[in-house]
Amino acid sequence: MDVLWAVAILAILFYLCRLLMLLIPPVVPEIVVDTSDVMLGKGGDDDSYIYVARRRSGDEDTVHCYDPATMKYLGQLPALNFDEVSDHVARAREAQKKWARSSFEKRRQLLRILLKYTIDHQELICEVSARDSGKTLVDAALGEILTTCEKITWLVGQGEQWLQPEYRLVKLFISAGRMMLHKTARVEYSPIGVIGAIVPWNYPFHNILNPMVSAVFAGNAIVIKVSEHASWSAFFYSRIIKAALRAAGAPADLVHVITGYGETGKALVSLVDKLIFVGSTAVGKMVMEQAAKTLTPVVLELGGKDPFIVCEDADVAQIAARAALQSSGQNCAGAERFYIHAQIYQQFVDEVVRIVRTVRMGPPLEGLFDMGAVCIQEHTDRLQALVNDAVTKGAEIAVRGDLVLPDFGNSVVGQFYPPTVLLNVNHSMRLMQEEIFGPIIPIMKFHSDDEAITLANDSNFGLGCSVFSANKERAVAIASKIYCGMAAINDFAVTYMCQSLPFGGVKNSGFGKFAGVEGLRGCCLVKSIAEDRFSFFKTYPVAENAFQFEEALVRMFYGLTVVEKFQGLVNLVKIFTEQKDVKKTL
Ligand SMILES: NC(=O)c1ccc[n+]([C@@H]2O[C@H](COP(=O)([O-])OP(=O)(O)OC[C@H]3O[C@@H](n4cnc5c(N)ncnc54)[C@H](O)[C@@H]3O)[C@@H](O)[C@H]2O)c1
Repeated sequence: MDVLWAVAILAILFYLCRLLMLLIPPVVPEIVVDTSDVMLGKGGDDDSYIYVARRRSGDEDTVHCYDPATMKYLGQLPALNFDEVSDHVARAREAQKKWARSSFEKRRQLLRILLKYTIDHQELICEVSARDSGKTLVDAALGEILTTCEKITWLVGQGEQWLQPEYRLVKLFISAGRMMLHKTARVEYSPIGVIGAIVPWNYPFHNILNPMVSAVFAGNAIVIKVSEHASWSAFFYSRIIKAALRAAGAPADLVHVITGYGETGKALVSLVDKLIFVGSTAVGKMVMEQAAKTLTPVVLELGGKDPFIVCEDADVAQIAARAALQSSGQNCAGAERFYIHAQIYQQFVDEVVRIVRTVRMGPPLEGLFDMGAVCIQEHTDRLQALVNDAVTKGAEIAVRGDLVLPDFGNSVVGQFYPPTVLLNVNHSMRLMQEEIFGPIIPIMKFHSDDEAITLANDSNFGLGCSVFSANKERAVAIASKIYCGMAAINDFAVTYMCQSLPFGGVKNSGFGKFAGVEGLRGCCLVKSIAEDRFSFFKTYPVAENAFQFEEALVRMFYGLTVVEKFQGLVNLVKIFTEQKDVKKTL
């Protein structure tokens, strides 16, 4: 009895100590990152308002960067060729060998350092993102900071748990299957090696940190090819990562951020052990073609055309406007098709039009604006072409927002697109079929839930959807019939803030998952292990009744009726009793 008491007291003390340890916060070192070239007012070579083509003939190995909201030149970075990419991957490969042996605590510490820097330098990170992508500080705060902090916090808190070996259980018992009762079955998650990521420009900070933190937490190295449209900020963000690696005592070559055009990305595909591609459907297909040559596994996170369905018992015009206008509509999971129940259609339209009229648009760092620029200048022509096509086919422009521009002279051309609400739209129009990726709100009426579901599914894309109803069960029922990867009930795109959830789509939106438990495990070599609990079978020499033994086993384990199973058991017992030397049976 005394011994039992002692064990119980020790166990309580042990758990109290663990609890205390949790209450004492870990010491997270502060890092210093050079910001001299990214502070406001500091451009690159040339601080004037000029347009410089990113890729100039005769200058193929340079990426030129400018602020899309002001056309101010920011600087230039190298466009790497195949040999240079190989060199980065080779160095990452060496670093990964050491990192694969690192403890989870060390990996957590690296992430905490990055988190601390992000929290303490939110404004700087957002300003740099705004200058490179044209988005407002609030849009940057939502898409760059909140998402990154949530992801890192989830990994620090729960990442290790999801990378532990997982025993396959049937009602609490480890089960390897009926015939394998003498074995245990488990899945192990170990590092893959070097992960490659090719990312777009729409969230310059988050697009780098997002694949990076999962990859390194799972014990990999990573080489990230950033977009030619967001290279200037990437150069600064990579300095943060380098400083964090140093402070955490991680290998300096564990993370590489590389710059260039499509050729640089193409080189990366064939050199890494797994590739995460985030970008357009068209380029996704090229990446898959390239990956097929080396059988490199790929995750394709591509474009979206998310439906936003509002039933007659919901009032969500504000959320609708945010869903379409966040980052000037340059969101893969932005709402692109609005289906509104006929009973509230007019009221919804009036309210959205009223909100859009209040939206102030202009260069994010030159004043207080609700909406910033469109990142790629030529993209505004495409947006206008989509609107023209719709108008030609009978659509009506309900409102176009105003552009408030300080006097930048003639150099400011076409990098802003006004928020535009379109009515009388239908699915023959390009803007209801192609990804818009801009601040356009096309609104259609529906009369029944079935009609809303049919309209939502009439698309080549399948990333996410939002469904609104005061009756939650009804909203869930509608969402469950939409063929897509994610559904937000009575909200917009919130699945991304639940970082335990996977992110990814179907159809032209791609395949594979990158966030959540599935995304983290996706950064791993997933290995199935079957191991003996005990072993008594001997294979050779084959016993006389080996076949009868197997036959009885099959009948006992797989027989469809109890009688058949019992028959198998009886046969088995007979074999055991008739021949003592069972070990020789197989
Ligand atoms: N599903 C998601 O998670 C997600 C997230 C953000 C953006 N996106 C999508 O990204 C698109 C916008 O971004 P974008 O314009 O930068 O996309 P993009 O496809 O033009 O470019 C993406 C990246 O691919 C690189 N690239 C271009 N050609 C290549 C090739 N042949 N081989 C390898 N890499 C190549 C680019 O340099 C860039 O880094 C939209 O379609 C949007 O929906 C998807």
